[in-house]
Amino acid sequence: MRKTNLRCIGKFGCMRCPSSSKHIDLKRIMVKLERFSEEKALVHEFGKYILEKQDSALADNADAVFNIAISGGSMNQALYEGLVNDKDIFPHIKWPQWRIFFCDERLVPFEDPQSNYGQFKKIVLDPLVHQGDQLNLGPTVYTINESLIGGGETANKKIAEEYASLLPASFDLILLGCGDDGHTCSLFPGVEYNYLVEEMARKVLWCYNSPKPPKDRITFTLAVVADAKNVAFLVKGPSKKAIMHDVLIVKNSELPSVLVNEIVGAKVTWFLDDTAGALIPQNC
Ligand SMILES: O=C1O[C@H](COP(=O)(O)O)[C@@H](O)[C@H](O)[C@H]1O
Repeated sequence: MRKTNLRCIGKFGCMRCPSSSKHIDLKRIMVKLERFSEEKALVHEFGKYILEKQDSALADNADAVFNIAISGGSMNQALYEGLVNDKDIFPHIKWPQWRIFFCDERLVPFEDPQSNYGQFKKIVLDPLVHQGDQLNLGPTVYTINESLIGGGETANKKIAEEYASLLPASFDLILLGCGDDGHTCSLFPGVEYNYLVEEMARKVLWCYNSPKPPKDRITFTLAVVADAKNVAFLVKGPSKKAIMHDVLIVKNSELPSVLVNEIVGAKVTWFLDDTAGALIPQNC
């Protein structure tokens, strides 16, 4: 069963943004909440949502491109189920017009199971090639410069700068996850990670002290997320129920996922399964 609601995350004031030139007035902002009791319905509706955003970006123009940024972790399987393995959705995806970027990446070689690109390739891109017993042309996928991995501080900063230089002016869609601690992209909560959430000038940063392995990553900053035309979170599983309560009910502004709601507001949709949303009242 599916249930759609607009959740008011209304706060008044301005986001704390000491290094920012952008001050965002926070009026009463609504985010959209989509809840599902069945996994199949969740991934199907998630796929449909992505398809809608593709169609409005491409507008039947064969020369247009769909700029999308994806997250790692549980996102890959949902993308496979919702886009590649869904017989209603798959034929409508115009893969060659997709330009795919990563919201964050772990600074490990692509064959390392921790690599977000490596997992996306294995779970989504490789099966896509022969899906439906035919040869499918794939999307253009923008990865970090793997040859710089292991080069230390200077190389890690260069990976972030190079990746930032590849990004489009704005994304048609950014797909986010939310960790048990409220992190999104590789923007982590806590004072020692303030350098990540407070950055609004640069688009991509080296995250050098990730509390979740591996320690070295790159991440989009909130500046990139703020400029996106649409943002969707996908969150599943009972391990997420406490953090979903903190994000959507308590609205703890120390959490990077809450900052996304505050900055992006009405363009944000949350897709939750019932276990992740177990502490969110049904009438929300
Ligand atoms: O480390 C990461 O975690 C988040 C959340 O992952 P999930 O498996 O709990 O959905 C993910 O969005 C991010 O891309 C990844 O690097």
